[in-house]
Amino acid sequence: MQEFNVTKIELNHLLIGVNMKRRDVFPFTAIIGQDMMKLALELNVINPRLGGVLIQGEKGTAKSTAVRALADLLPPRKCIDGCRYHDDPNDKSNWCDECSEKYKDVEPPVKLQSMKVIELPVSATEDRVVGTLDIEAAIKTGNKSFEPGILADANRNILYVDEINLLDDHIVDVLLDSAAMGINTIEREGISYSHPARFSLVGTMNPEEGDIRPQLLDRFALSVKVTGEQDPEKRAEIIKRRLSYETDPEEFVNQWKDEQEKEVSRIERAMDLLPRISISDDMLLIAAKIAIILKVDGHRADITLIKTAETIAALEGHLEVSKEDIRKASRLALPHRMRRRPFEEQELDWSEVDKVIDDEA
Ligand SMILES: Nc1ncnc2c1ncn2[C@@H]1O[C@H](COP(=O)(O)OP(=O)(O)OP(=O)(O)O)[C@@H](O)[C@H]1O
Repeated sequence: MQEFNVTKIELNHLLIGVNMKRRDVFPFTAIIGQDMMKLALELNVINPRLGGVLIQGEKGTAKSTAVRALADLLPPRKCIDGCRYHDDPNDKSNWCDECSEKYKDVEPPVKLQSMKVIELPVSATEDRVVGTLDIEAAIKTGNKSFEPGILADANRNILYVDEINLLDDHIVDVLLDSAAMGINTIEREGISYSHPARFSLVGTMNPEEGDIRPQLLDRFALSVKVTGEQDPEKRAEIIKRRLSYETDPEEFVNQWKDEQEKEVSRIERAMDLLPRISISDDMLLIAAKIAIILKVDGHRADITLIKTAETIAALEGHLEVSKEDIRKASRLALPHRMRRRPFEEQELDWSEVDKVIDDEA
């Protein structure tokens, strides 16, 4: 990136400016506390294959503020120029049909584009989500004419659903299918069209407003519960920062520029480090034992626990996963994976988990 001779934040703003006009958003680093929520969001940026995060909590606890603020920390990445799904030039096996055809014998043109937070409104129609096929054009010309939807925008980005527990069942099904396959397939009157749709799903919800479907809950790699700050000093600081932001957003964002830049660098360093993180067999055994004592369903929990611990190690800047990484990862990857009886609000007994972590050699 050095050759551009601009800071990462400036570059991000430059790139965002090209793609869409954005108002100044409340800076991620100005959010007080809520460390687990912020960590879970950053882990999904560092490791887009982690599998998303569900943030649950009472009203007004900075859930949506944090997700929207994440947009300013998202690093630029290489995309095929002109591709509607921002295909990765280095990941040929996941290219869309158009790029696979167009660039089968020539190198694709490459551009840098910032990752984005794509919002899926809870009221979105299925057509808006999956896109639309022009059946008439297909019949007349034999060519498939496809108008991309939200899932096209979401490819290689973060897909954010506020009030995800209120999403219509058929939209939930569409999301589950795409999340499982990494592909969005549209079928209308015997004509079908597919495009890549790999995204990190971020959902926020207030459990007082209704439950989330268990199949959807299970799709999230991580889950976090947030509650309002109880320390009066911190609460007062939240008011102060919000008022200061509302008085002059541009000035407030400017004041937090250095902090934001540091965070972007931390994320980028972690992304560089992630492929080099190693994990010992002892740590794998700890993960397996935790899964057994917690009686989780299947093996997804242990695998996610390890992926999360690896990503935490990268963020912490060490090359080998430690017990502390596993401990922190367990708080994010396990709470929503306990086997529950209906109507049972079960709290995890962390002492059991910690015993497994600490007893291991
Ligand atoms: N920890 C915090 N640090 C900074 N600002 C905060 C914090 N908690 C809440 N706020 C402020 O409180 C307001 C409400 O936050 P936000 O809109 O993100 O709530 P929410 O959790 O998404 O809930 P809702 O679903 O009601 O919108 C925002 O103005 C936000 O800036």
